[in-house]
Amino acid sequence: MTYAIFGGGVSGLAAAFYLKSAGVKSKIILFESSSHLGGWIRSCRNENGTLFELGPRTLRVAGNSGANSLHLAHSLNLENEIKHVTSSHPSAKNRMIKVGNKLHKLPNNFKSALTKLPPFTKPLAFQILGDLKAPVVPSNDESFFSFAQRRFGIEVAKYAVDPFCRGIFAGNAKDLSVMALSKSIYKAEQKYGSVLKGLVFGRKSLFDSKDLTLNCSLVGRAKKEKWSVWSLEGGLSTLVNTLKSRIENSVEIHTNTKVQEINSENDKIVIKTDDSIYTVDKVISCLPAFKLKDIVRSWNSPLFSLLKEIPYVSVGLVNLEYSGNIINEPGFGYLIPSCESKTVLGVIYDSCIFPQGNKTVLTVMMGGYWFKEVFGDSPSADTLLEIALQEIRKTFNVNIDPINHKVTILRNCIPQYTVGHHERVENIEHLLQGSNIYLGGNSFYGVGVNDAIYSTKKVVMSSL
Ligand SMILES: C=Cc1c2[nH]c(c1C)Cc1[nH]c(c(CCC(=O)O)c1C)Cc1[nH]c(c(C)c1CCC(=O)O)Cc1[nH]c(c(C)c1C=C)C2
Repeated sequence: MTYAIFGGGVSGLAAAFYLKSAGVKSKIILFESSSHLGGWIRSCRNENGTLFELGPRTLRVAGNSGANSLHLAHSLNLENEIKHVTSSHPSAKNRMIKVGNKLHKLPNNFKSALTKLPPFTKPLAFQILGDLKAPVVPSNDESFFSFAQRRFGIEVAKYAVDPFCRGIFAGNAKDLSVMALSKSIYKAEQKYGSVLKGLVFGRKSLFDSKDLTLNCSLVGRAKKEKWSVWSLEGGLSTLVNTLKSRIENSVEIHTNTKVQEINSENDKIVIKTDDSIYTVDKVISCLPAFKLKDIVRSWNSPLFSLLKEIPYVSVGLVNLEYSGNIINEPGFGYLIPSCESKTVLGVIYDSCIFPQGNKTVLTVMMGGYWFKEVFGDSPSADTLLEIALQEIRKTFNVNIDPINHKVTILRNCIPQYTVGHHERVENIEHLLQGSNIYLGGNSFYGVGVNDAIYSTKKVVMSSL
């Protein structure tokens, strides 16, 4: 028996690790088209020794997928490398939005939800109570923006849901599916006629039950100490490097090897790469949908068409290091609603989350859904840097330049779960039934690192 894994990002590496941990004795071959393992996770130190994350930087603790990543860190003996933030820390409590060049804290507790906080013209709790009166519109799916506008009013849609979608998907709330983003919110309306009633009366039926297989000392500690997010010494690259070191002796890893196409032949799957042909029994693909589609095109054209319908957006990312502190109000960072600026999505206060001496480390995130519209196809690094610097000068009212910076364009980095995503994924699953091809990664069941790892683990288990 031979397994092939497509993609050497965190999901592909985790797939190999989970196969090995499950005691699979089969040969495992992992194909990665670039020279780099770890996908979007890339941590680097600049010449001052300051850590810049060029992709994801923190992992949340909440939910089964959060517990699963901690469980993985525990299995990899990474406990001593963990750095964490508790829920009482300013970076866990303070999330801001920028409207009219002013930063506004989003309500984060009952009291602040009852207070009128700009840019909202009424206390958020009152706007949310509108949900109790809003009529149910039976629907298969709709955009998160129109759902929020219908149930909570335009301000919640504009100043909460729109930036929320930019802060997770770098996407447009008017395109993203409420059902894919929050199935429990969607189901609450359909079942209880109101999101609030659903959250009060339907907790058990609306939310996934706790995965008890994930209990371990680290998960217990994180719960007890009320961790909010965590990372590792050396950044999240430590996670992928450790995964790599745990599998490299028992998994054949082919970097710089692009899978061109697959075909089925007598219950086997034939894989064609640039220069070789491999015959395997099972494939776990952790590739983004837009890459997988080209591989399956001649094998299964309906699958090609469905995968093609999952769009991707690119993000311009600028890491900045300033000497001293330039932040007045510590927090996680701020998001900018799309009605204020299409160009800059938001700014992460990295050094508030994990301090790095007497420095301010920030990440400015730009483009996303609007990338092409505002930057064209290939903006220069100087253009992105200048926009990021202007953003910081204006927001923090400073006139100093950073002592270090790094500009990266993450091309097609985040899949967009647009309206109809759920049905699309069901149709994809249907087409793959009995094929011995399993889908992991972040194109289908959650875009974050936690979801990508947890959903990959579940498909690995179902493939055994
Ligand atoms: C400004 C753009 C972005 C910021 N982070 C991301 C983008 C595109 C990417 C991202 N952020 C989150 C996820 C999901 C991770 C997971 O669920 O494991 C992804 C892919 C988490 C997240 N970030 C924000 C929210 C509300 C969430 C949802 C989960 C949670 O509540 O923690 C807010 C947020 N993101 C960014 C900023 C500056 C910001 C808030 C101030 C940056």
